[in-house]
Amino acid sequence: MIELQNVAVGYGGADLLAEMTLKLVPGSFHFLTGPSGAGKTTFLKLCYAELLPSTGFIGLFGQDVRLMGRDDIARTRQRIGVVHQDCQFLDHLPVAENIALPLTVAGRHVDIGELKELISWVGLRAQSTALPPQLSGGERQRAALARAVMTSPEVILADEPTGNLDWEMSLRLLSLLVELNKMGKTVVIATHDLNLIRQAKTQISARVLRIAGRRLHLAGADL
Ligand SMILES: Nc1ncnc2c1ncn2[C@@H]1O[C@H](COP(=O)(O)OP(=O)(O)OP(=O)(O)O)[C@@H](O)[C@H]1O
Repeated sequence: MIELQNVAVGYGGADLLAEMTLKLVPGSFHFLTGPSGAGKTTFLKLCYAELLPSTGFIGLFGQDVRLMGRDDIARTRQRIGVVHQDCQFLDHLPVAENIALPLTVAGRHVDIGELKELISWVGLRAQSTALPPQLSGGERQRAALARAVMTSPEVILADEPTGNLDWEMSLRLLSLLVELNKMGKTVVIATHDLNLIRQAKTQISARVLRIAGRRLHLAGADL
């Protein structure tokens, strides 16, 4: 569903990442790790066509990203849910409306029953009418996850979803992502947190990718 062949990318000057080859198959679970500034967010941006490679091939659901027009990219993004590192919300809209936003901006119908179910699933029923600034860090991350899965995407890309959370809240978020994977979704989590990876590996079979020296490596056995 997401395929990279010999991909390189950079921001203007030299390549930040190079020679990256990877196939994300349906239902797989990957962690993406590596030092701060290594390029994890950049890698995820390639996976949802926010950035184009300087060289190499990226296929999203069988389409070459270079040949995709704006509409193709918009359609493809409905199939990929992204939980951004700094999850931004529209602060004047209640949490429930923020979560529904990916559908409303796409002009799609919002099934209120499904929205409520999703809000309960992430444990935010009591906060659904609150405004985003009233949420705690953990609640924001769960709202961001709910928003990312609002379009029923096949792939979830989560960038440091547990970044500022305590261990208990990190585990809660991880269990939601594991649950999504068990439902058949493909999941990629960028994280520094090796304990989180170890914990996940007791529950599911996950591959660990590491960015080091501008390259993507398969880690795992040593974790
Ligand atoms: N839009 C941009 N323009 C120029 N340089 C950028 C841009 N975005 C990121 N960079 C640089 O690219 C490098 C990789 O950034 P990226 O955010 O992908 O790393 P990361 O591994 O996700 O880091 P962290 O773990 O700290 O979030 C950094 O040196 C960053 O400063």
